[in-house]
Amino acid sequence: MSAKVIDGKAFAGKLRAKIASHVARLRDETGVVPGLAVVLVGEDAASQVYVRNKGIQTVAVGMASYEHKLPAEASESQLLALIADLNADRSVHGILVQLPLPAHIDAGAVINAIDPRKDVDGFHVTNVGLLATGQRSMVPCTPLGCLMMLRDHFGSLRGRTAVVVGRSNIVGKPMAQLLLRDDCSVTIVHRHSLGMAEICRRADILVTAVGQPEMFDASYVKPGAVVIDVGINRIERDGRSKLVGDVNFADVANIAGAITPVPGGVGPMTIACLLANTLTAYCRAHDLPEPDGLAV
Ligand SMILES: NC(=O)C1=CN([C@@H]2O[C@H](COP(=O)(O)OP(=O)(O)OC[C@H]3O[C@@H](n4cnc5c(N)ncnc54)[C@H](OP(=O)(O)O)[C@@H]3O)[C@@H](O)[C@H]2O)C=CC1
Ligand SMILES: Nc1nc(=O)c2c([nH]1)NC[C@@H]1CN(c3ccc(C(=O)N[C@@H](CCC(=O)O)C(=O)O)cc3)C=[N+]21
Repeated sequence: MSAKVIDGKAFAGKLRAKIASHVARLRDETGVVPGLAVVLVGEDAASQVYVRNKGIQTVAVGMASYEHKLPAEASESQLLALIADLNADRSVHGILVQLPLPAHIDAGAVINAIDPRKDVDGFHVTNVGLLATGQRSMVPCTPLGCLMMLRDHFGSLRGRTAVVVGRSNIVGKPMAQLLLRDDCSVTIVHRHSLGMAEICRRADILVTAVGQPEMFDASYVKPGAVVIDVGINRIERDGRSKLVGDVNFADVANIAGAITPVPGGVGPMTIACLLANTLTAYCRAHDLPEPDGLAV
């Protein structure tokens, strides 16, 4: 193996420590702590684990965590009423509605009911538009975390060729917007792309966000490229349940210049960036200067 392993877990730990010190200072200055509300509808096991982790990490940086759990049968109007309450609540600076939502609820309608200033996921159409037009916005956590690791690795991203695999609203599209904003030449590929391996092999920066276990082997990777593996896939191997990314790590690590592991790469950065966004939303709500290095 020759690639540098980008330690997202350690990076996230440093980011959380920085956030915690700002939260402590701001609490002393203003008497108010940032508050993050997480809404979970239904009993999805993976979602419950994520929500619990978010709550623990929120409290660990000194913020207030508010968890709202609704039954799977909850109606859309019940959820919209809860969002309206959270929008009006001055102790809540960030609101996250855990996705996916049950099929009978229109996720788009729920997301767009969140006050865009409290939309710490950056999924509201207003934030999507602000990002696309280069204005100040809330930026989706996963792409934000990927960008922080890339900037840390490269310094400047200017002029580099980036390929993003996947075009979802939560990862692929905002990732491409951020790379474009940092002056990369950006290509997005997806299920219908022809000659995908060849396109990927042109990338200095390859971001994989498809949800296909270990799909990307060395044949997709230019020697020395930086590979950011967003995929989180639970598989059975040797009779055991295991998390793997979209990238075949052992194979790609022989050819890439640097690579993020799964677990321990993008995932921990996503949660740290959720806290960063909550602190950003708090500073904006209280008209306080935003600490460096939290937003982009
Ligand atoms: N680490 C983290 O913090 C996070 C990780 N994730 C993980 O990232 C992955 C992607 O998530 P998300 O974007 O929400 O997923 P979606 O299912 O919404 O999107 C997947 C995208 O990948 C494309 N795709 C799927 N299969 C292929 C293929 N064989 N070849 C080319 N393109 C393909 C799809 O193309 P098309 O549009 O044509 O259907 C789609 O654009 C998942 O594994 C998810 O668990 C997600 C969020 C946060
Ligand atoms: N509104 C909303 N916002 C999200 O940001 C959101 C969401 N819904 N729904 C689900 C996806 C997925 N997601 C992850 C966050 C952290 C890890 C993470 O910390 N992963 C650890 C491993 C965790 C484990 O061991 O299970 C790691 O990669 O090291 C993974 C995935 C956020 N998402």
